[in-house]
Amino acid sequence: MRIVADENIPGLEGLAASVSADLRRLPGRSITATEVHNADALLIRSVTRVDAGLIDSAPRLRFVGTATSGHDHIDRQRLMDRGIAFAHAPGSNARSVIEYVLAAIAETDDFLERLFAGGRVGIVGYGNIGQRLGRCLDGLGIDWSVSDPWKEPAGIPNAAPLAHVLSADVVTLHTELTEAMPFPSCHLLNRRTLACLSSRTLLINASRGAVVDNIALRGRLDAVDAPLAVLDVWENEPMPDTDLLARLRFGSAHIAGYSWDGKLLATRMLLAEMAAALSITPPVSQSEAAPALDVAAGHTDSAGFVRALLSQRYRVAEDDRLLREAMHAAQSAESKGRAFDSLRRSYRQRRELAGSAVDGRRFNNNQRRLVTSLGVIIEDGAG
Ligand SMILES: NC(=O)C1=CN([C@@H]2O[C@H](COP(=O)(O)OP(=O)(O)OC[C@H]3O[C@@H](n4cnc5c(N)ncnc54)[C@H](O)[C@@H]3O)[C@@H](O)[C@H]2O)C=CC1
Ligand SMILES: O=C(O)C(=O)[C@H](O)COP(=O)(O)O
Repeated sequence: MRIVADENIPGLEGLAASVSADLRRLPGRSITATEVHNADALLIRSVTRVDAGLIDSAPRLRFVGTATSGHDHIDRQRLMDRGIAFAHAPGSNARSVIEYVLAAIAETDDFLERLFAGGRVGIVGYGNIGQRLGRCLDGLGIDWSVSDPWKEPAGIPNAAPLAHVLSADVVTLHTELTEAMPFPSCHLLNRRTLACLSSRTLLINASRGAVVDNIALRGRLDAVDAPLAVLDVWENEPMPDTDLLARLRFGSAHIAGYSWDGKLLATRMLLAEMAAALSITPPVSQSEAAPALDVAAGHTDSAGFVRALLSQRYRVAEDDRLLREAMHAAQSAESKGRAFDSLRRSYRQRRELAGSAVDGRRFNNNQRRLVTSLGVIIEDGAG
Protein backbone atom coordinates (compact mmCIF):
# COMPACT_ATOMS: atom_id res chain seq x y z
CA MET A 1 0.00 0.00 0.00
CA ARG A 2 1.27 3.48 -0.83
CA ILE A 3 0.43 6.45 1.34
CA VAL A 4 1.36 10.04 0.48
CA ALA A 5 1.27 12.40 3.47
CA ASP A 6 2.03 16.05 4.15
CA GLU A 7 5.30 16.27 6.12
CA ASN A 8 3.58 18.74 8.48
CA ILE A 9 1.22 16.13 9.99
CA PRO A 10 2.68 14.93 13.30
CA GLY A 11 2.00 11.54 14.83
CA LEU A 12 2.45 9.43 11.68
CA GLU A 13 5.76 7.92 12.84
CA GLY A 14 4.39 4.43 13.52
CA LEU A 15 2.15 4.29 10.46
CA ALA A 16 4.42 2.79 7.80
CA ALA A 17 5.57 -0.12 9.97
CA SER A 18 2.20 -0.89 11.49
CA VAL A 19 0.34 -1.26 8.20
CA SER A 20 3.35 -2.30 6.05
CA ALA A 21 2.91 0.75 3.87
CA ASP A 22 5.25 2.72 1.72
CA LEU A 23 4.83 6.19 3.30
CA ARG A 24 6.04 9.25 1.37
CA ARG A 25 6.20 12.54 3.31
CA LEU A 26 6.15 15.68 1.16
CA PRO A 27 5.70 19.43 1.63
CA GLY A 28 1.94 20.03 1.28
CA ARG A 29 2.28 22.48 -1.59
CA SER A 30 4.35 19.92 -3.57
CA ILE A 31 1.67 17.24 -3.45
CA THR A 32 0.38 17.31 -7.02
CA ALA A 33 -1.08 14.84 -9.51
CA THR A 34 2.42 13.46 -10.27
CA GLU A 35 3.03 12.57 -6.60
CA VAL A 36 -0.29 10.81 -6.03
CA HIS A 37 -0.70 8.88 -9.29
CA ASN A 38 0.04 5.53 -7.65
CA ALA A 39 -1.11 6.31 -4.11
CA ASP A 40 -3.80 4.32 -2.26
CA ALA A 41 -4.26 6.93 0.44
CA LEU A 42 -3.57 10.64 0.71
CA LEU A 43 -3.18 12.51 4.02
CA ILE A 44 -3.04 16.28 3.63
CA ARG A 45 -3.45 19.65 5.26
CA SER A 46 -5.25 22.73 3.93
CA VAL A 47 -2.44 23.80 1.59
CA THR A 48 -2.93 20.86 -0.81
CA ARG A 49 -5.67 21.44 -3.38
CA VAL A 50 -7.44 18.17 -4.12
CA ASP A 51 -9.29 19.01 -7.33
CA ALA A 52 -10.73 16.87 -10.11
CA GLY A 53 -7.39 16.89 -11.96
CA LEU A 54 -5.51 15.43 -9.00
CA ILE A 55 -8.26 12.94 -8.14
CA ASP A 56 -8.59 11.65 -11.70
CA SER A 57 -4.84 11.17 -12.03
CA ALA A 58 -4.85 8.68 -9.11
CA PRO A 59 -6.66 5.50 -10.24
CA ARG A 60 -5.72 3.53 -7.09
CA LEU A 61 -6.80 6.20 -4.61
CA ARG A 62 -9.22 4.85 -1.99
CA PHE A 63 -8.92 7.34 0.85
CA VAL A 64 -8.32 11.08 1.22
CA GLY A 65 -8.02 12.57 4.70
CA THR A 66 -7.28 16.16 5.68
CA ALA A 67 -5.94 16.86 9.17
CA THR A 68 -8.03 20.03 9.32
CA SER A 69 -11.52 21.18 10.21
CA GLY A 70 -12.00 23.17 7.00
CA HIS A 71 -12.32 21.25 3.74
CA ASP A 72 -12.81 24.02 1.18
CA HIS A 73 -9.60 22.84 -0.54
CA ILE A 74 -11.17 19.53 -1.56
CA ASP A 75 -13.57 18.59 -4.36
CA ARG A 76 -15.73 16.32 -2.21
CA GLN A 77 -18.27 15.74 -4.98
CA ARG A 78 -15.55 14.32 -7.24
CA LEU A 79 -14.32 12.06 -4.44
CA MET A 80 -17.87 10.82 -3.92
CA ASP A 81 -18.39 10.26 -7.68
CA ARG A 82 -15.19 8.18 -7.74
CA GLY A 83 -16.20 6.23 -4.59
CA ILE A 84 -13.14 7.48 -2.68
CA ALA A 85 -13.61 7.64 1.10
CA PHE A 86 -13.06 11.05 2.67
CA ALA A 87 -12.40 12.23 6.21
CA HIS A 88 -11.56 15.49 7.90
CA ALA A 89 -11.01 16.34 11.56
CA PRO A 90 -14.00 18.43 12.68
CA GLY A 91 -13.56 19.97 16.10
CA SER A 92 -10.01 18.66 16.53
CA ASN A 93 -8.57 22.16 16.82
CA ALA A 94 -11.67 23.97 18.11
CA ARG A 95 -10.17 24.45 21.60
CA SER A 96 -6.99 25.80 20.05
CA VAL A 97 -8.92 28.40 18.02
CA ILE A 98 -11.00 29.39 21.06
CA GLU A 99 -7.86 29.93 23.13
CA TYR A 100 -6.40 32.02 20.28
CA VAL A 101 -9.55 34.18 20.21
CA LEU A 102 -9.60 34.61 24.00
CA ALA A 103 -5.90 35.47 24.01
CA ALA A 104 -6.43 38.06 21.26
CA ILE A 105 -9.18 39.63 23.36
CA ALA A 106 -7.17 39.46 26.59
CA GLU A 107 -4.12 41.06 24.96
CA THR A 108 -5.98 43.94 23.31
CA ASP A 109 -6.44 47.00 25.52
CA ASP A 110 -9.27 46.57 28.04
CA PHE A 111 -11.54 44.41 25.88
CA LEU A 112 -11.62 41.56 28.40
CA GLU A 113 -12.55 43.99 31.21
CA ARG A 114 -15.31 45.41 28.98
CA LEU A 115 -16.71 41.93 28.30
CA PHE A 116 -16.78 41.04 32.00
CA ALA A 117 -18.49 44.38 32.65
CA GLY A 118 -21.48 43.53 30.43
CA GLY A 119 -20.02 43.72 26.92
CA ARG A 120 -20.91 41.25 24.18
CA VAL A 121 -19.12 38.90 21.79
CA GLY A 122 -20.63 38.53 18.29
CA ILE A 123 -19.96 35.11 16.76
CA VAL A 124 -20.36 34.56 13.01
CA GLY A 125 -20.75 30.84 12.25
CA TYR A 126 -22.26 28.36 14.69
CA GLY A 127 -20.40 25.16 13.85
CA ASN A 128 -17.91 23.24 15.97
CA ILE A 129 -15.94 26.32 16.99
CA GLY A 130 -18.85 28.76 17.27
CA GLN A 131 -20.85 26.40 19.49
CA ARG A 132 -17.95 25.60 21.80
CA LEU A 133 -17.00 29.26 22.03
CA GLY A 134 -20.60 30.10 22.99
CA ARG A 135 -20.54 27.47 25.75
CA CYS A 136 -17.20 28.73 27.01
CA LEU A 137 -18.51 32.33 27.14
CA ASP A 138 -21.61 31.13 29.01
CA GLY A 139 -19.31 29.55 31.59
CA LEU A 140 -17.28 32.73 31.91
CA GLY A 141 -20.47 34.77 32.28
CA ILE A 142 -19.89 36.79 29.09
CA ASP A 143 -22.84 37.75 26.86
CA TRP A 144 -22.78 36.68 23.18
CA SER A 145 -24.95 36.54 20.08
CA VAL A 146 -24.50 34.57 16.88
CA SER A 147 -25.36 34.67 13.19
CA ASP A 148 -25.52 31.47 11.15
CA PRO A 149 -28.28 31.74 8.55
CA TRP A 150 -27.73 28.13 7.39
CA LYS A 151 -29.05 26.85 10.70
CA GLU A 152 -32.61 26.93 12.05
CA PRO A 153 -32.74 29.90 14.48
CA ALA A 154 -34.84 27.77 16.86
CA GLY A 155 -31.85 25.48 17.38
CA ILE A 156 -29.46 28.32 18.20
CA PRO A 157 -29.40 30.10 21.54
CA ASN A 158 -28.77 33.84 21.14
CA ALA A 159 -29.39 33.82 17.35
CA ALA A 160 -29.43 37.34 15.94
CA PRO A 161 -29.29 39.10 12.57
CA LEU A 162 -25.77 39.75 11.24
CA ALA A 163 -26.13 43.53 11.78
CA HIS A 164 -26.76 42.94 15.50
CA VAL A 165 -23.83 40.52 15.78
CA LEU A 166 -21.58 43.10 14.11
CA SER A 167 -22.57 45.68 16.73
CA ALA A 168 -20.90 43.63 19.51
CA ASP A 169 -17.73 44.74 21.34
CA VAL A 170 -15.82 41.78 19.87
CA VAL A 171 -16.78 40.21 16.53
CA THR A 172 -15.18 36.84 15.81
CA LEU A 173 -15.57 34.90 12.55
CA HIS A 174 -15.96 31.11 12.55
CA THR A 175 -17.70 30.31 9.29
CA GLU A 176 -16.49 27.82 6.77
CA LEU A 177 -15.53 29.38 3.41
CA THR A 178 -18.37 28.86 0.96
CA GLU A 179 -19.74 30.51 -2.14
CA ALA A 180 -22.98 28.55 -1.86
CA MET A 181 -26.19 30.54 -2.20
CA PRO A 182 -28.17 31.97 -0.54
CA PHE A 183 -25.66 32.65 2.27
CA PRO A 184 -22.13 32.71 0.85
CA SER A 185 -19.47 33.47 3.46
CA CYS A 186 -16.89 34.58 0.90
CA HIS A 187 -16.42 38.34 1.46
CA LEU A 188 -19.18 38.25 4.07
CA LEU A 189 -17.26 41.14 5.58
CA ASN A 190 -17.06 43.63 2.75
CA ARG A 191 -17.22 47.43 2.43
CA ARG A 192 -20.88 47.47 3.42
CA THR A 193 -20.74 45.11 6.40
CA LEU A 194 -17.38 46.41 7.66
CA ALA A 195 -19.08 49.80 7.96
CA CYS A 196 -21.26 48.28 10.75
CA LEU A 197 -18.18 47.94 12.99
CA SER A 198 -17.56 50.87 15.30
CA SER A 199 -14.30 52.34 16.51
CA ARG A 200 -14.83 50.41 19.77
CA THR A 201 -15.07 47.00 18.04
CA LEU A 202 -12.39 44.33 17.91
CA LEU A 203 -12.72 42.16 14.78
CA ILE A 204 -11.03 38.73 14.80
CA ASN A 205 -10.77 36.43 11.79
CA ALA A 206 -9.45 32.90 12.44
CA SER A 207 -11.68 31.20 9.85
CA ARG A 208 -10.57 31.59 6.23
CA GLY A 209 -8.91 34.66 4.72
CA ALA A 210 -11.53 35.26 2.03
CA VAL A 211 -14.39 35.56 4.55
CA VAL A 212 -13.10 39.15 4.85
CA ASP A 213 -12.48 41.29 1.77
CA ASN A 214 -8.90 42.19 2.69
CA ILE A 215 -8.75 45.27 0.47
CA ALA A 216 -11.99 46.61 1.96
CA LEU A 217 -10.64 45.92 5.48
CA ARG A 218 -7.46 47.85 4.71
CA GLY A 219 -9.61 50.81 3.67
CA ARG A 220 -11.81 50.48 6.77
CA LEU A 221 -8.75 50.46 9.04
CA ASP A 222 -7.65 53.79 7.53
CA ALA A 223 -10.91 55.53 8.46
CA VAL A 224 -11.04 57.90 11.45
CA ASP A 225 -13.57 55.61 13.16
CA ALA A 226 -11.59 52.43 12.38
CA PRO A 227 -12.21 49.30 14.46
CA LEU A 228 -9.30 47.21 15.75
CA ALA A 229 -8.56 43.98 13.90
CA VAL A 230 -6.72 40.70 14.44
CA LEU A 231 -6.15 38.35 11.49
CA ASP A 232 -4.86 34.81 11.62
CA VAL A 233 -5.96 34.02 8.06
CA TRP A 234 -5.43 35.96 4.87
CA GLU A 235 -6.56 36.23 1.31
CA ASN A 236 -3.81 34.94 -1.01
CA GLU A 237 -1.99 32.81 1.60
CA PRO A 238 0.87 32.26 1.91
CA MET A 239 1.50 35.84 0.80
CA PRO A 240 -0.32 38.12 3.25
CA ASP A 241 -0.92 41.77 2.41
CA THR A 242 1.82 43.39 4.49
CA ASP A 243 0.17 46.83 4.21
CA LEU A 244 -2.84 45.27 5.91
CA LEU A 245 -0.61 43.62 8.53
CA ALA A 246 0.80 47.06 9.37
CA ARG A 247 -2.73 48.24 10.25
CA LEU A 248 -3.62 45.30 12.51
CA ARG A 249 -3.45 44.98 16.28
CA PHE A 250 -2.19 41.43 15.80
CA GLY A 251 -1.48 39.27 12.76
CA SER A 252 -0.41 35.62 12.66
CA ALA A 253 0.46 32.98 10.08
CA HIS A 254 -2.71 30.83 10.12
CA ILE A 255 -1.77 29.13 13.37
CA ALA A 256 -4.89 29.65 15.50
CA GLY A 257 -5.66 25.94 15.27
CA TYR A 258 -2.05 24.85 15.68
CA SER A 259 -2.02 23.58 19.26
CA TRP A 260 -0.01 20.39 19.62
CA ASP A 261 -3.05 18.75 21.24
CA GLY A 262 -5.25 19.68 18.27
CA LYS A 263 -2.74 18.41 15.72
CA LEU A 264 -2.32 15.04 17.44
CA LEU A 265 -6.08 14.65 17.84
CA ALA A 266 -6.59 15.38 14.13
CA THR A 267 -4.05 12.68 13.26
CA ARG A 268 -5.77 10.15 15.52
CA MET A 269 -9.14 10.98 13.93
CA LEU A 270 -7.75 10.56 10.41
CA LEU A 271 -5.96 7.30 11.15
CA ALA A 272 -9.14 5.82 12.63
CA GLU A 273 -11.14 6.84 9.54
CA MET A 274 -8.45 5.58 7.18
CA ALA A 275 -8.28 2.25 8.99
CA ALA A 276 -12.04 1.83 8.69
CA ALA A 277 -12.04 2.77 4.99
CA LEU A 278 -9.12 0.52 4.04
CA SER A 279 -9.84 -2.31 6.51
CA ILE A 280 -6.48 -2.04 8.25
CA THR A 281 -5.52 -1.82 11.91
CA PRO A 282 -4.48 1.74 12.83
CA PRO A 283 -1.27 2.32 14.77
CA VAL A 284 -1.83 3.18 18.43
CA SER A 285 -1.02 6.82 19.10
CA GLN A 286 -1.14 8.30 22.56
CA SER A 287 -2.14 11.77 23.65
CA GLU A 288 0.54 13.59 25.65
CA ALA A 289 -0.33 15.04 29.06
CA ALA A 290 0.45 18.76 29.26
CA PRO A 291 2.53 20.13 32.14
CA ALA A 292 0.46 21.40 35.08
CA LEU A 293 -0.41 25.09 35.23
CA ASP A 294 0.94 27.41 37.88
CA VAL A 295 -1.56 30.24 38.37
CA ALA A 296 -1.51 32.58 41.34
CA ALA A 297 -4.83 33.23 43.05
CA GLY A 298 -3.82 36.87 43.57
CA HIS A 299 -5.95 38.29 40.74
CA THR A 300 -9.26 39.09 42.36
CA ASP A 301 -10.89 40.48 39.19
CA SER A 302 -12.15 38.00 36.59
CA ALA A 303 -10.39 39.66 33.64
CA GLY A 304 -7.00 39.73 35.37
CA PHE A 305 -7.34 36.12 36.46
CA VAL A 306 -8.39 34.85 33.02
CA ARG A 307 -5.63 36.87 31.36
CA ALA A 308 -3.05 35.32 33.69
CA LEU A 309 -4.43 31.86 33.00
CA LEU A 310 -4.41 32.27 29.20
CA SER A 311 -0.88 33.62 29.16
CA GLN A 312 0.33 30.42 30.84
CA ARG A 313 -0.17 28.63 27.54
CA TYR A 314 -0.37 31.13 24.73
CA ARG A 315 0.37 34.73 23.81
CA VAL A 316 -0.81 35.95 20.42
CA ALA A 317 1.70 38.82 20.66
CA GLU A 318 4.49 36.26 20.20
CA ASP A 319 3.03 34.95 16.92
CA ASP A 320 2.43 38.53 15.80
CA ARG A 321 6.10 39.37 16.45
CA LEU A 322 7.28 36.33 14.51
CA LEU A 323 5.11 37.17 11.50
CA ARG A 324 6.10 40.84 11.39
CA GLU A 325 9.81 40.00 11.69
CA ALA A 326 9.56 37.34 8.97
CA MET A 327 7.68 39.66 6.60
CA HIS A 328 10.11 42.49 7.28
CA ALA A 329 13.14 40.31 6.55
CA ALA A 330 11.72 38.90 3.30
CA GLN A 331 12.09 41.07 0.20
CA SER A 332 10.03 39.60 -2.64
CA ALA A 333 6.45 38.30 -2.56
CA GLU A 334 7.82 34.78 -3.10
CA SER A 335 10.20 34.99 -0.18
CA LYS A 336 7.38 36.33 2.03
CA GLY A 337 5.35 33.27 1.00
CA ARG A 338 8.23 30.95 1.90
CA ALA A 339 8.68 32.73 5.24
CA PHE A 340 4.94 32.43 6.03
CA ASP A 341 5.01 28.68 5.28
CA SER A 342 8.20 28.27 7.25
CA LEU A 343 6.62 29.83 10.38
CA ARG A 344 3.85 27.25 10.11
CA ARG A 345 6.15 24.29 9.40
CA SER A 346 8.43 25.06 12.33
CA TYR A 347 5.64 26.02 14.74
CA ARG A 348 6.42 25.39 18.40
CA GLN A 349 4.64 22.69 20.42
CA ARG A 350 1.95 24.90 21.88
CA ARG A 351 -0.18 23.16 24.51
CA GLU A 352 -3.83 23.90 25.21
CA LEU A 353 -5.18 25.16 28.52
CA ALA A 354 -8.10 22.79 28.14
CA GLY A 355 -7.28 19.44 29.68
CA SER A 356 -4.41 20.90 31.74
CA ALA A 357 -4.43 20.43 35.50
CA VAL A 358 -4.08 23.13 38.14
CA ASP A 359 -3.80 23.07 41.92
CA GLY A 360 -6.92 25.04 42.89
CA ARG A 361 -6.70 24.88 46.67
CA ARG A 362 -6.24 28.66 46.99
CA PHE A 363 -8.91 29.60 44.41
CA ASN A 364 -12.17 31.21 45.43
CA ASN A 365 -15.49 30.07 43.93
CA ASN A 366 -15.39 32.59 41.09
CA GLN A 367 -11.87 31.54 40.13
CA ARG A 368 -12.92 27.88 40.18
CA ARG A 369 -15.79 28.67 37.82
CA LEU A 370 -13.53 30.59 35.42
CA VAL A 371 -10.89 27.87 35.39
CA THR A 372 -13.46 25.15 34.75
CA SER A 373 -15.07 27.16 31.92
CA LEU A 374 -11.73 27.08 30.12
CA GLY A 375 -11.60 23.30 30.36
CA VAL A 376 -8.87 23.28 33.00
CA ILE A 377 -9.04 20.48 35.57
CA ILE A 378 -8.87 21.46 39.25
CA GLU A 379 -6.76 18.89 41.05
CA ASP A 380 -7.72 19.27 44.68
CA GLY A 381 -10.78 17.09 44.23
CA ALA A 382 -13.19 19.91 44.97
CA GLY A 383 -13.53 21.18 41.38
N1 LIG B 1 -7.26 29.51 11.64
C1 LIG B 1 -7.20 28.23 11.88
O1 LIG B 1 -6.15 27.71 12.24
C2 LIG B 1 -8.43 27.40 11.75
C3 LIG B 1 -9.44 27.76 10.91
N2 LIG B 1 -10.57 27.01 10.82
C4 LIG B 1 -11.62 27.50 9.93
O2 LIG B 1 -12.75 27.81 10.73
C5 LIG B 1 -13.91 27.34 10.10
C6 LIG B 1 -14.95 27.02 11.14
O3 LIG B 1 -14.55 25.85 11.82
P1 LIG B 1 -15.62 24.83 12.39
O4 LIG B 1 -16.47 25.52 13.37
O5 LIG B 1 -14.88 23.63 12.80
O6 LIG B 1 -16.46 24.52 11.07
P2 LIG B 1 -17.93 23.97 10.94
O7 LIG B 1 -18.04 23.41 9.57
O8 LIG B 1 -18.25 23.09 12.10
O9 LIG B 1 -18.85 25.27 11.04
C7 LIG B 1 -18.91 26.24 10.06
C8 LIG B 1 -20.20 27.01 10.27
O10 LIG B 1 -20.21 28.13 9.39
C9 LIG B 1 -21.56 28.34 9.04
N3 LIG B 1 -21.70 29.25 7.91
C10 LIG B 1 -21.53 29.00 6.58
N4 LIG B 1 -21.79 30.11 5.87
C11 LIG B 1 -22.12 31.08 6.76
C12 LIG B 1 -22.50 32.44 6.63
N5 LIG B 1 -22.64 33.03 5.44
N6 LIG B 1 -22.75 33.15 7.76
C13 LIG B 1 -22.63 32.58 8.99
N7 LIG B 1 -22.31 31.27 9.17
C14 LIG B 1 -22.05 30.54 8.06
C15 LIG B 1 -22.08 26.93 8.77
O11 LIG B 1 -23.51 26.88 8.76
C16 LIG B 1 -21.46 26.18 9.93
O12 LIG B 1 -22.33 26.14 11.04
C17 LIG B 1 -13.44 26.10 9.30
O13 LIG B 1 -14.26 25.87 8.20
C18 LIG B 1 -12.07 26.47 8.89
O14 LIG B 1 -12.15 27.08 7.65
C19 LIG B 1 -10.76 25.90 11.58
C20 LIG B 1 -9.78 25.48 12.44
C21 LIG B 1 -8.50 26.16 12.55
O1 LIG C 1 -8.33 23.05 10.57
C1 LIG C 1 -8.37 23.98 9.75
O2 LIG C 1 -9.34 24.21 9.01
C2 LIG C 1 -7.20 24.87 9.64
O3 LIG C 1 -7.29 25.97 9.20
C3 LIG C 1 -5.90 24.32 10.08
O4 LIG C 1 -5.63 24.51 11.41
C4 LIG C 1 -4.83 24.93 9.25
O5 LIG C 1 -3.77 24.08 9.16
P1 LIG C 1 -3.05 23.70 7.77
O6 LIG C 1 -3.72 22.52 7.29
O7 LIG C 1 -3.22 24.83 6.83
O8 LIG C 1 -1.65 23.46 8.16
